[in-house]
Amino acid sequence: MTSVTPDELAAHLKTGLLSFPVTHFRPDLSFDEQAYREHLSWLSQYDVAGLFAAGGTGEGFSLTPAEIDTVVRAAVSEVAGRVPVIAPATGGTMSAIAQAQAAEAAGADGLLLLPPYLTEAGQRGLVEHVSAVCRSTNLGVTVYSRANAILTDVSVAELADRNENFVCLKDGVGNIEMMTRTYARVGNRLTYIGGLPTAETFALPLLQLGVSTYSSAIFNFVPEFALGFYADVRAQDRDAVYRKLNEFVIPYLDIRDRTKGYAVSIVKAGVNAIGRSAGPVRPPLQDLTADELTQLTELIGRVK
Ligand SMILES: O=C([O-])C(=O)C[C@H](O)[C@@H](O)C(=O)[O-]
Repeated sequence: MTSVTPDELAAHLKTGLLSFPVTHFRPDLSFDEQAYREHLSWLSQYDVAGLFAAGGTGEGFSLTPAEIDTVVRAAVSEVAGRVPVIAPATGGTMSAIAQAQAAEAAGADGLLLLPPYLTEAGQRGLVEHVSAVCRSTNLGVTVYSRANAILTDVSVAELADRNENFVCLKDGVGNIEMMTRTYARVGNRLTYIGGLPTAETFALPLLQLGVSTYSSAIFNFVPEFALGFYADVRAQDRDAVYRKLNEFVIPYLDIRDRTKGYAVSIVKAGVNAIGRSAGPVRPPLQDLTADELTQLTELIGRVK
């Protein structure tokens, strides 16, 4: 049971960078808890404001509910209260509610509500989906607005009015008008998290739109670079941010953009490239080719 209130969680998350660890698999694709824990233990020497277990980068969408529970429990135990652990809730409303309740029982400090699978939905349906999950838990809820669950400013405002524990909006869209409308309407009632793939790319402009922190996938394998980048963004040091975009992030995007799903696969490849084996990704994702891995390793070498 968490001792962090939803408001405390929201206030804390905006104080630093957010870690989205990969989930380690063995060659037979089973969860490798020991390697996962070692990775979290290694990353724990770096200062972050929150750890989102089994999120998008953590291939939460490829885990069974039982595996998500195991991953969340491993994270809660390994982190041992040093930073808040946020657990995922995926799928339709009933599945997401079951996962919210499991997350609370596992000792997570918050919930990341990911878009439901497959079906598209109207705003009224999305508002009811999010509200039902919020009602089912005492945890502070971060809603990931992306893909088939993109919330308008009006929906975000209604959700904030109806659900005290809806405290963070994670933006996976990057639409300037939509973010402006949302911040204008809802303001500091919520913490805004940048959640586009390779969130560093958008971090500086989104800061102007009220998005005070972001989820860093590259933190998994270049943690010092990721934290330095975050500090430059917060200091609004344009020159440093653009230098680092040119040095690492943009060439990284060039590899990432070669195949659909690589936004996740390349993160695992990055962990493997630094010699901290995270194993393969699960289908339907595919691993980088040997050639792409060599290029990534060389790129990482430039900033390590
Ligand atoms: O749920 C997830 O893992 C995300 O989508 C967050 C990622 O960390 C994303 O922001 C990124 O790739 O930097």
